[in-house]
Amino acid sequence: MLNTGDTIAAIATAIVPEQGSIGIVRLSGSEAVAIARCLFHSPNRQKWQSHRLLYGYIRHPQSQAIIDEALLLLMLAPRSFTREDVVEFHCHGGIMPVQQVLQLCLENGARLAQAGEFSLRAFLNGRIDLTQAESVVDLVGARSPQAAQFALAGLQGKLAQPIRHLRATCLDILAEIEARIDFEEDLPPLDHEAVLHSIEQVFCQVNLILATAERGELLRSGLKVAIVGRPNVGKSSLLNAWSRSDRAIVTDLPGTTRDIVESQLVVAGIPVQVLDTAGIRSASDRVEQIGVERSRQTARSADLVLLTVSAESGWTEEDEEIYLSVSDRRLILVINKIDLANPETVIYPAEIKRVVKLSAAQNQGIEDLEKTIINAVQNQELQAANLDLAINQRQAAALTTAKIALQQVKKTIDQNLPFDFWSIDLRTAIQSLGEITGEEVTESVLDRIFSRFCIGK
Ligand SMILES: Nc1nc2c(c(=O)[nH]1)N(C=O)[C@@H](CNc1ccc(C(=O)N[C@@H](CCC(=O)O)C(=O)O)cc1)CN2
Ligand SMILES: Nc1nc2c(ncn2[C@@H]2O[C@H](COP(=O)(O)OP(=O)(O)OP(=O)(O)O)[C@@H](O)[C@H]2O)c(=O)[nH]1
Ligand SMILES: [K+]
Ligand SMILES: [Mg+2]
Repeated sequence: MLNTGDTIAAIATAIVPEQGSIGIVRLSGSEAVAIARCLFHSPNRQKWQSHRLLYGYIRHPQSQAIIDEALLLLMLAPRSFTREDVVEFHCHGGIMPVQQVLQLCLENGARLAQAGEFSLRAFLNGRIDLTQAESVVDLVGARSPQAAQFALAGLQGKLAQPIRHLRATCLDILAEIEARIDFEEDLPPLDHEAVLHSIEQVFCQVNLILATAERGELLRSGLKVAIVGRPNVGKSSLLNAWSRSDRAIVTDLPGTTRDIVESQLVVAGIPVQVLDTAGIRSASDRVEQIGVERSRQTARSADLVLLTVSAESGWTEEDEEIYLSVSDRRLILVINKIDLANPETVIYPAEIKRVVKLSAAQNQGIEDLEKTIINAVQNQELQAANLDLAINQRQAAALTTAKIALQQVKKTIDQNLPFDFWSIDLRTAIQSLGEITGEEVTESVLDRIFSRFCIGK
């Protein structure tokens, strides 16, 4: 484990080519104030009070050369993000000021922070739990307002609260059972029905929360949607209409698109990567052949395939062939060019349940397409439950372990097995729920979680 006695330092703001106008260097630990005092000088002798901004200069301690004109924010323990003494230097943006200030901090007693080390300290010092720490990563990485909203909910403890509550319920039940194991004769008999009922309730709650994993995955990783079909059905026109751009070349020549054309959209809060592909046909042209192979690969790796056909030409043999090659995928049939012909005359395989009729050229039916996509990827049960949570894979794995253990407890109660059996599985459930919030967690799990952070977080 990292040495938590050190005072750590890092650049806390992004260093990007465009350069923000302010850059922050952050210190946390018992030496933070001493280091800051040796580097920072305020000309009008302001008091070093907690939660105040001081104005001044950062100087090299030996040469007294001015490194930057800056503001200094002091947050004394325990009223800080890490619950340690925290000092922030608010410098000019760009790489030079922050890099030089960081260097001075390192030369004067601080150690460079590891990725996530500020947040790790906030966790170890009890300011946030593991779900809140993970929400920080989600918030920083959010690619849609909805994703940010769910992350913020997590940061405010919306997941931690119910998980802690469920774990406490399990602990209460465990205490009842263990008391019977140790002093059965001295206690009134255990009400099996009541215990079973409580376990049942915890089990249902666990399942509900578990159902939000899919949404979490969608919000974090987004959705990869491939537009595939034979040449000239209007795939590139669809990409352009949908993304309100002329990203892809459209002509009346079959075989116009040769390579994958990508566009990033947000649909109902879900980041969507839309991929226009080369029209699939047996091509003689080498370049087109490679393009067609890429189309097939893209269809295989997408979360959702928009199989596009034309109302004008109807369902052709080529359409059938392409359909058979993607029929194992999650699929929506898009009947395009409804401005040219009645889409009802298109006869397609009856097992295709999701169909959208539109005209890419006339910008008609795009909203319908988005609604159908959301319905295809979102869990209906979850929408009904109205839970504003979006758990991640680690949390889902722990909840699944808890769910299986609770199922086992129900079974052992039903079968009237001895109390020892009940308590074994109940302990497993308690352990897994504790891993989610970090009440029970190993060092290697902590390493895995916090290494996903960026440096300075
Ligand atoms: N300049 C700056 N902006 C920032 C942060 C920061 O560290 N520095 N944050 C970093 O994430 C976020 C704000 N989150 C924060 C969360 C808690 C505390 C904090 O000091 N909490 C103490 C004291 C609260 C109080 O005074 O009432 C605590 O909870 O004990 C500070 C920032 C986003 N903006
Ligand atoms: N009337 C009408 N024409 C359309 C529509 N969508 C596309 N087109 C026309 O159909 C032709 C082919 O459109 P593209 O978008 O290039 O078709 P594609 O499927 O990308 O073709 P390839 O890249 O060659 O596979 C163009 O002339 C478009 O203007 C539509 O909804 N209605
Ligand atoms: K074309
Ligand atoms: Mg095209």
